[in-house]
Amino acid sequence: MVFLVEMDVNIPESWSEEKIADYVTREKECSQGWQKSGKWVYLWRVAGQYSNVSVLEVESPDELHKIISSLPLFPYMTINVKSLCKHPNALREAMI
Ligand SMILES: O=C(O)C[C@H]1C=CC(=O)O1
Repeated sequence: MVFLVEMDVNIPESWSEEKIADYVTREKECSQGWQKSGKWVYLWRVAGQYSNVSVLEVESPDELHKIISSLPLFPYMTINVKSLCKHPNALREAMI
């Protein structure tokens, strides 16, 4: 199953620089682990925003939730998920 996931990050204004750096470091370790597993296929920054657009290929919605909720910043993100399927007019096969 392929999902498009949009994540908008909302860091609380009260956080210190040290706390932000700690979360950002752990977020990188976590998401790169999932990317290395092959399940997190694409990770793009939305230009001009503290947001990303990602494509994940997973076995189930439960697995998608497990991956997304493992991110340290999960409680501080607004997340939008869309389930994708093949477009009948697509000229190219999905590259995943
Ligand atoms: O910076 C972000 O977009 C938040 C987050 C989601 C994955 C990741 O590596 O960082």
